[in-house]
Amino acid sequence: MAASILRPTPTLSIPCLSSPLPNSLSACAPFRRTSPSKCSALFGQIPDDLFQNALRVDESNPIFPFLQHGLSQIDRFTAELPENERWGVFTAAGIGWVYLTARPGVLMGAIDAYILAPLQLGFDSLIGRRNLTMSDFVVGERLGEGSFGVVYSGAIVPKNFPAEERLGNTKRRLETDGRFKERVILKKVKVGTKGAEEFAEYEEWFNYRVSRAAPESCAEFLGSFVADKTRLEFIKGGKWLVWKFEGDRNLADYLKDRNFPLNIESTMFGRVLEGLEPIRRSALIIKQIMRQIITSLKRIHSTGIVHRDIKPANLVVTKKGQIKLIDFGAATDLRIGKNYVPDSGLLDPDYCPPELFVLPEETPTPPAEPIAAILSPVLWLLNSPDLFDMYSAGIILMQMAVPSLRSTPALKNFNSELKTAGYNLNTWRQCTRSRPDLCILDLDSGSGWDLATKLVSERSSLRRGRLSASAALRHRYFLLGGDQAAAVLSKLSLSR
Ligand SMILES: Nc1ncnc2c1ncn2[C@@H]1O[C@H](COP(=O)(O)OP(=O)(O)OP(=O)(O)O)[C@@H](O)[C@H]1O
Repeated sequence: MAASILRPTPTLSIPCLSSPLPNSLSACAPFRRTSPSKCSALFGQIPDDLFQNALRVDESNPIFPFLQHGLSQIDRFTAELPENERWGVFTAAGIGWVYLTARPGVLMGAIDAYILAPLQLGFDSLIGRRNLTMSDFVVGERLGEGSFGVVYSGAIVPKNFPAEERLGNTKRRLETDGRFKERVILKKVKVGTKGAEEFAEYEEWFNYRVSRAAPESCAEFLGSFVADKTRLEFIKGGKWLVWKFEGDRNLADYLKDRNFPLNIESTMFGRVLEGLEPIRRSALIIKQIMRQIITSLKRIHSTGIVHRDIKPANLVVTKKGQIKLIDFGAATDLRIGKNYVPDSGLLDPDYCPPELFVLPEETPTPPAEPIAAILSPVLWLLNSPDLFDMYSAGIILMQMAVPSLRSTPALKNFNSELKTAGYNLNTWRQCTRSRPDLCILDLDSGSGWDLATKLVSERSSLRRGRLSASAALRHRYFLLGGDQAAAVLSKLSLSR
């Protein structure tokens, strides 16, 4: 239960009661640092994993010294007690520790809410991230429109840019204008649309939250601003959310192309995979995409977040072949019950699991946040809400691997056949009239097919019956890691 959070490390063990703590417990490695953030012109250099590192439980985690200190304190205070009472104290402390660190992580949630979030706020304010204004950006092409917002491409205005040119112009082709180096994505929250402001509040909150919990898995959030005058796309008082521009295309754009998955091969691996038949190449590309999607889901699920809108259009592909999650407006944080309303789902029917809701409909409205947090491990254990996203991941696997399922009408037909087949892919395979080409999934003794059947399935009466992200990554489909080798090789050749 606690395995995904409290990973055993070589040094993290309850010490022998009569002996002092192992010396190795005092060896705490410093934070690991990765490459700095790209949007440095406006915000300076920020390590991508600043907050992520603080949420791991190993020697590099800030919790580790607390654990070490706690153990030594218990050891000291119980030194006078008889041996069996000391065992009692250590067992109680152990059970408490397991509970507090079990998914979704009560202890780390408290650290995140009471230490990391205020730290992030202070840090962002210091570097000007929380003081954005509309004149910091130019607005370019309109990219899309959802129920609550309109999405534009845009750019950070360079210093010394003429004042009269500062505000947006939708006809501007920013990507071809050499003056704009730092491209962004701007979401204009609809003014006057019921629920839009609340939706934007949640989206902003979740973006800050995932930027601490899983920064490498999500588009980098730059902040928000409220327009102070009405001009072009801006409406006075209207709220805007801003992200770093992560890539030109999302997975849905790639899927629309007849040449998928070979059209994404050089983005994923930096080159064409030579010496392999096309079907093997396709299988490796799809496996690498699935590995990235499921790894990101594992990261967000381990901190209590369920995305609830996993679909190809919400997976942006970066130039370096990273798949980033976007659109957290429908996400829910089941550590504290944020954005969870019983009976209410915000769903794309094409990717939504048959249970429709992330928790059973009879689950009551969450209590106050600290109480919800304390109860969250029980809620998680009983309901496995993370399996909601795993179904959507399974549908994406089917769409990528089976060419005839890539169009929207074909996907709708597949979903209706699947419903008739009781959400059992094996039954669907026997009775479908669409004659799908399943050869990619059938490679390597059908490991892809086996994974798909364990993701696209109905839940059992115990709300299990589908693989979690951690279990999926241990599935034999991912164990034969040719895609990993190709990805590593491509990174090596790019860094040369
Ligand atoms: N950070 C980003 N980098 C690059 N492209 C992005 C980014 N964020 C969003 N996009 C592009 O904009 C599109 C719309 O974004 P998003 O899904 O957040 O908007 P939305 O209004 O919620 O749309 P919908 O409700 O239709 O999902 C995405 O499909 C993606 O192509």
